[in-house]
Amino acid sequence: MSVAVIGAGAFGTALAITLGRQGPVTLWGRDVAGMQAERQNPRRLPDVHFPDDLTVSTQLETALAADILLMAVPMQALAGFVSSHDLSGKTVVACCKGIDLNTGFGPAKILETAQHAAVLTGPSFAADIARGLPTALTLACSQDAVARDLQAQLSTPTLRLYRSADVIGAELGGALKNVIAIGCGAVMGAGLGHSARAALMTRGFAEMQRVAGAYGAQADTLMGLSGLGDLTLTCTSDQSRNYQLGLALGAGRAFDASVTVEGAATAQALRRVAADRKLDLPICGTVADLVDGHVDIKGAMDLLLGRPLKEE
Ligand SMILES: NC(=O)C1=CN([C@@H]2O[C@H](COP(=O)(O)OP(=O)(O)OC[C@H]3O[C@@H](n4cnc5c(N)ncnc54)[C@H](O)[C@@H]3O)[C@@H](O)[C@H]2O)C=CC1
Ligand SMILES: O=C(CO)COP(=O)(O)O
Repeated sequence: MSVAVIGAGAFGTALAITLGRQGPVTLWGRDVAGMQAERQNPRRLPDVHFPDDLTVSTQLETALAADILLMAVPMQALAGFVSSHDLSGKTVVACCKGIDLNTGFGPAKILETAQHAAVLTGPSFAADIARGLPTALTLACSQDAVARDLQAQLSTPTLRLYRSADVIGAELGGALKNVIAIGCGAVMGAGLGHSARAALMTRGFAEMQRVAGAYGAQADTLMGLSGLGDLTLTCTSDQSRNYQLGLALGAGRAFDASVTVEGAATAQALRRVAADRKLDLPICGTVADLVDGHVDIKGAMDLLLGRPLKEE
């Protein structure tokens, strides 16, 4: 089965590199002439050379002819891409994390025009995957045979995939942990301490479970790689761009708006989720306000700490 990665940013490139170390893979991106010439992605993953089996293509039709497509464009670009390309007959794996702001849908729902849709999510930084450091991710697909095929095709000696049938649980874990990571970065950026971060992570995890439960996800999924695993990584590492945005907000510093920070739009999308599903999501809501500039870190903490006392 042929594999193509759509989107040549950090994550798409890293996936193509690890897959290309064990067999042919095509990497398609909008602006990849430099990558074709240099056989590396100098902007996102400098100094990691492409394996010989990795073909960088500017021909989208060629890439879309592959049997398996890994969609590694940012979440807010996914629906636009899908609406303008025919994915029927394809097995498509969403590699992006988030909730679409316009529709409130996660990646699997957006990919429902494909023959088979799956989600690849969990704790991994692109740089780690590209360098061949050990990583473990969740491959979620509702059809068991498809999940087994994808697990076998996409696992590599350093990238270990675990199967799950709980697509909604897996994708919500990946979407929501980014929002909590912005909050944790803000706490650390403002110098509020490790204890405050642990509290925010834990209470943020409770909100993740609340949202996932409302969508019918299995509780166990949130305890796995795609939930707790990715939450832990993203809330504690300054390699994370979501955490970095939080650090900047907490410290009152400017942040480069061109950086992909999925949690910012997802925090906004969660406002609608909270209203529609009548969910109490104080941390996610406060992160949305912080990102929007409606509150500063002091106002955000006052809001959270001033809430009525309750049972855990
Ligand atoms: N970077 C990482 O360590 C990881 C990223 N992810 C996820 O992967 C997704 C992509 O993130 P990154 O690759 O890191 O971002 P990135 O900012 O490095 O790259 C995004 C790429 O998508 C391209 N792109 C944007 N809109 C497009 C469109 N409409 N059509 C085609 N290409 C388009 C951009 O040109 C860019 O090359 C995100 O949802 C992120 O959460 C998941 C795990 C790890
Ligand atoms: O999803 C990631 C780690 O699993 C990457 O995190 P950032 O998008 O915050 O960099």
